[in-house]
Amino acid sequence: MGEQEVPTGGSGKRRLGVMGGTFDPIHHGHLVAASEVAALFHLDEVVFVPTGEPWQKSHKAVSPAEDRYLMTVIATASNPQFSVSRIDIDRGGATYTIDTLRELHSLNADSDLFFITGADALSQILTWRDADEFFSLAHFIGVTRPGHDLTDDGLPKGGVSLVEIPALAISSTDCRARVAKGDPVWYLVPDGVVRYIDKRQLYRGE
Ligand SMILES: Nc1ncnc2c1ncn2[C@@H]1O[C@H](COP(=O)(O)OP(=O)(O)OP(=O)(O)O)[C@@H](O)[C@H]1O
Ligand SMILES: O=C(O)c1ccc[n+]([C@@H]2O[C@H](COP(=O)([O-])O)[C@@H](O)[C@H]2O)c1
Repeated sequence: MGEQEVPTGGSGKRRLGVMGGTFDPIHHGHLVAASEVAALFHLDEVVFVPTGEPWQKSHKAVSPAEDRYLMTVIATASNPQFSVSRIDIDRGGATYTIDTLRELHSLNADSDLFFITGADALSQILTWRDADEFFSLAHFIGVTRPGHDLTDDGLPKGGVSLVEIPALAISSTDCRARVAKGDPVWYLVPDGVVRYIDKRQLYRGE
């Protein structure tokens, strides 16, 4: 990874991070990514945006949006810089990041947007709907993720920053599989999320 220039703003606007994800369940990899980027990019807030229907995961069973939303609220509640938005859930239908960015842009005219993605998601964004419009709406920040190469190949120069963060080899897929086998997910996800998974009996039959 080459040296990246960190955009420092200068527009005088608020700096709003956007962390989109299916969050099924949210885990400490997501939270560390948001926290590191918030510190490095001097963000005022990071809004977590759980997907409504993640169309690229339509071949997989995804938990109800309300469960994913509530786990995201539980996981972020203690951090005053973190918030959760329902926009992708309430819009209905397949979730496209172009809609998320357009809506956040119009709701936050006083803010510059910074969209946070892991290396795996960043490598896929050219397959996302209307990706060529993304970079006029937000600056993209790709973060390292164990097992994935972090690259901005094919993406517009100046539109993306690449950031190294502490490596947490945690995935939602692995958390779901652990719960299904009866293995613990303590310390992979926040304590309240462990309790919520148990209370709602999520992932048991997978
Ligand atoms: N451990 C991690 N380190 C860095 N980034 C991560 C990590 N886990 C997820 N992300 C990033 O967080 C965003 C949302 O990810 P998502 O909710 O799909 O979690 P996931 O763990 O990849 O889920 P699944 O295993 O179900 O595909 C994506 O941009 C993804 O790249
Ligand atoms: O816009 C798209 O076409 C698109 C396709 C796949 C994923 N995304 C977004 O990428 C983010 C991470 O998605 P996921 O499926 O890895 O949890 C989340 O905000 C999704 O809405 C967006």
